Amino acid sequence: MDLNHAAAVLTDPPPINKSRIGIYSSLLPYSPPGAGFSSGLYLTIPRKRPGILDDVRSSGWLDAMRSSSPPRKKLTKDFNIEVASDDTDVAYRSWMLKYPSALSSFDHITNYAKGKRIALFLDYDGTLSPIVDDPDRAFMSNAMRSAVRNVAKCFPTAIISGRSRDKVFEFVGLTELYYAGSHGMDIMGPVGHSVSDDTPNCIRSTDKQGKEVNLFQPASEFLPMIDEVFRSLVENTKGIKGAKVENNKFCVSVHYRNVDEKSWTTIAKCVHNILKGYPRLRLTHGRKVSYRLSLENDDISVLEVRPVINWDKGKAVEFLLESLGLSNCDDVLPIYVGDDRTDEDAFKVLRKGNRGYGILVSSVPKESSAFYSLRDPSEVMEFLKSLVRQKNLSSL
Ligand SMILES: O=P(O)(O)OC[C@H]1O[C@H](O[C@H]2O[C@H](CO)[C@@H](O)[C@H](O)[C@H]2O)[C@H](O)[C@@H](O)[C@@H]1O
Repeated sequence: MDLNHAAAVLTDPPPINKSRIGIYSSLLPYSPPGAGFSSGLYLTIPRKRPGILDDVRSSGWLDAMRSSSPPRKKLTKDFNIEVASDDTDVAYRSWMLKYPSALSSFDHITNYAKGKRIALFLDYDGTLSPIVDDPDRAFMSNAMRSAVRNVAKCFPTAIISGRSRDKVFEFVGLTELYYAGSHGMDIMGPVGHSVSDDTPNCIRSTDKQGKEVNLFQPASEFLPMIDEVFRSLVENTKGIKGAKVENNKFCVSVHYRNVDEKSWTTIAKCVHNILKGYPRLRLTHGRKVSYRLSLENDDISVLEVRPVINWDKGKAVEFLLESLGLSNCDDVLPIYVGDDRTDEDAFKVLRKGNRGYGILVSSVPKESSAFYSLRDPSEVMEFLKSLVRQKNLSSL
C-alpha cells in the first residue's frame, strides 16, 4: 500500500469486483460439489442494494431502516413459530454451503495457515460482545476477554471498531493488542516498520503504558465538524423518545433501535436536514441489508455520519499489516472476524488480494465477501480458543 495515499481523499473507493472467480482454490473454504447457493431452497438473498444510504441525498433511507430492523411484532401462535424456525434453519443451512462455519472448517483454515504467520483482526460490537439495546452497556464477558488476551499472545491482534478508540479500549481493557476506532479512522499501531514519520496524518505518540506508538488519524481535519454535527444531532433528536446519538470521535452514530417505528421518519429526516449543511459528511447505514426470515434478527439499527474520505476498515487492515511489517509477505495469513456491513470493506480487501480469510458473524443469511461464518460471539470465542490450542500444539 502506498501510504502517501493514506491522506484524506474526497472520493469514494472504486467498486470492488465481488466475483469469486480467480481466487486460489486452496484459500477457498471447502464447498461440496454443486454447493452454490440455490434460490430454489426457499430463499433468495438480495444483492447489495446499490447506494441506499451511502448517500444521504438518495431516497429510500426509510426503507433501508425498515429492512434492516427486526420485526417489531413476533408471531404468537406456536404453530407459526415452528414453521418459521424450520424455514430459518433450512435457509441458514443452505447459506452455510456458501459460507461454511469457521469452526467446522477449522482444519482447512489451519492447514492453509501452516508455515504462515496469522494476523488477527476483530470487530467489537456483535463480534466480541452481543448486540444489546443500550450501546453503553455492550460489555464483553470475562471469558471472551481472556480468549482475546490469549489469542493476542499468540498472534498480532487488532480490534477495528466503529466506536471511538477510547471507548473500545475501555470495553476491552487489554494492552496486548492494537486498537483502531472510528471505523479505522483512528489507529494506534506499532512503530518500527514501514509506516514512517512522513506518512501524512501519522504522528509518534505514546499509549497508556507509555509505550511509543504511531497514531494515524486520516480524518483529523474533520474533528471540529464532527463535534458540531454531534451537538446538533443531540439537540435536534432530544424530543424523539429512544433516540441516542453517540460521539465516536471521527464519526457519529444515531441509534434508532429503541425508537418507535412511527418516529423513524422523523429521526431520518432530522439527520438528513442536518447533513444538508455538511456536504463533506455522508450517511451510511450500520448494517448490511439482510434477508429477514428469522424471528430474531441480529439488526444493528444505527445511522452513521462520517467524513467523505477514502478510508474504511479495509484500509485500516492494510495500514496495520504495513505497520506490523506484515504486508506484501506471502507467509502471512490475515484473518478478519466481523458482523457488520462496515466489516465488508475488510473482507473485500482480504478476498481481493487472495490474502486471507474474512469470517462473517451472523445468525441469519447475508450476502458477504467473507469466506467463512460464525453464528454469534460465543462461536467467535470458540474459534479464538481453537487458534490458541492449535498454536500451543506448535502446528501454527
Ligand atoms: O464496528 P463495531 O465495533 O461493530 O461498531 C459498530 C457500532 O456498534 C455499536 O452499535 C451497535 O451495538 C450496540 C450495542 O450492542 C447496539 O445497541 C446498537 O444497536 C448497534 O448498532 C456502537 O454503539 C456504534 O457506535 C458502532 O458504530
